[in-house]
Amino acid sequence: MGQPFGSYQNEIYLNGLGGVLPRFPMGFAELEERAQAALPPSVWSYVAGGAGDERTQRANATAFERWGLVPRMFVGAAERDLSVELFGMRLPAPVFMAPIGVIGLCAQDRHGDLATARAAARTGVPMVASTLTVDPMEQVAAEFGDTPGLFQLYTPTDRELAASLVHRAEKAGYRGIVVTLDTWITGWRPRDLATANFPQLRGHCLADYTSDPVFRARLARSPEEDPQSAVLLWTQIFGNPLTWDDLPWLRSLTDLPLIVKGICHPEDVRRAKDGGVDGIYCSNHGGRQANGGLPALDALPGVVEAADGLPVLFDSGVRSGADIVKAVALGASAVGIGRPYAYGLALGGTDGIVHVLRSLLAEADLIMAVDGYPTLADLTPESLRHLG
Ligand SMILES: Cc1cc2nc3c(=O)[nH]c(=O)nc-3n(C[C@H](O)[C@H](O)[C@H](O)COP(=O)(O)O)c2cc1C
Ligand SMILES: O=C(O)C(=O)c1ccccc1
Repeated sequence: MGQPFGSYQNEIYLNGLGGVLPRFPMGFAELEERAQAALPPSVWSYVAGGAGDERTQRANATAFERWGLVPRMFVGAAERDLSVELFGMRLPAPVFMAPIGVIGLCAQDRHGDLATARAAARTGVPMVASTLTVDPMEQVAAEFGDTPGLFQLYTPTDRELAASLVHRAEKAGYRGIVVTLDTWITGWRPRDLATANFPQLRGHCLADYTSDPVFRARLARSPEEDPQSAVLLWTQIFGNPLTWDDLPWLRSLTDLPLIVKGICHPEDVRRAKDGGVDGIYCSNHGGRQANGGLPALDALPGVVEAADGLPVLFDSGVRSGADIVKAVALGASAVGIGRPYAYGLALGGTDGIVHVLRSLLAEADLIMAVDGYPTLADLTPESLRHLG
């Protein structure tokens, strides 16, 4: 049996009875409110904001409200097993931390990537490390402990640089490469535009580039001597509008599991599968990229069906343990937490993230207990009713 995640509830009650009330919020609304107060306004609007009037971002979360889990009784679900085998990794639960670029800046000491990696080490919940970090990927991976991690690639236009990033990730011990397809150009984000802070923020998160031998070789003077030229080069090579013709090349870069992020259409699933990917990552980037889109959850069943047994990762709008359970019931092999862990980081560094993850897992575990679904295999679309 897996870990009894629900026991976090007892721990909190016991501490509370001893007079030690929890330092961190117990639900998402308060977490969000307190993170806003804790973060510098420019970082807050970058993390919390999304594309357009943020309708798609909100719809991602409300889509979960339209599904209800049907309880089953006399199941005796006293012991639950949430563990899952994924890309050769044994995970304690079908949950991971989604890649969050610039997350370093959510920590007071700016080393939020390292704090996140330490939370992965403490919880067993894997981190998908973004290409856009304050600390280079090797230093992030060194904090993972026994927990496996994945590397998220923003594919630069410079193919040699792309290969170098992937090979560094292999050497550093990452267990898979997640290629993000939906952000070769950034979406229309009114909050970032209104403050014009975005170019400055991302300028602090280029450690994977400035530490890269191929990137450095492209510069006349080192990034330490001439940081502005490094940022300029980065803006020139960051975004690659990939096409299906590039998939064989991406596939050829690594023998590690290759997972494509941002896939919402069943036909894209089939083509990616034909192109030899190992996993599909259904996501609309938390509504940060294109407004007016389908809530990611509504795309999930079609993606799962087309994936036809290939693992499907999912994120966008997950705010509670109930949301995790519902996404798994709709076929997600593992569920990505995004903004909630960034807010935990803002409030309490590694401890804050550990709290957020343990709370989400405890709620998911307790729902499976109360509703009589003791294992992940028990959760199927038949466990849910759509509320119209
Ligand atoms: C501040 C921020 C930065 C992000 N940076 C990246 C990134 O570098 N790479 C990536 O693939 N996705 C990135 N994402 C998208 C997340 O991986 C994930 O898809 C999204 O956060 C899920 O939505 P949610 O946070 O509303 O649950 C970012 C999201 C946020 C909030
Ligand atoms: O903000 C984001 O979601 C993101 O992925 C990104 C992309 C380019 C630069 C900085 C962040």
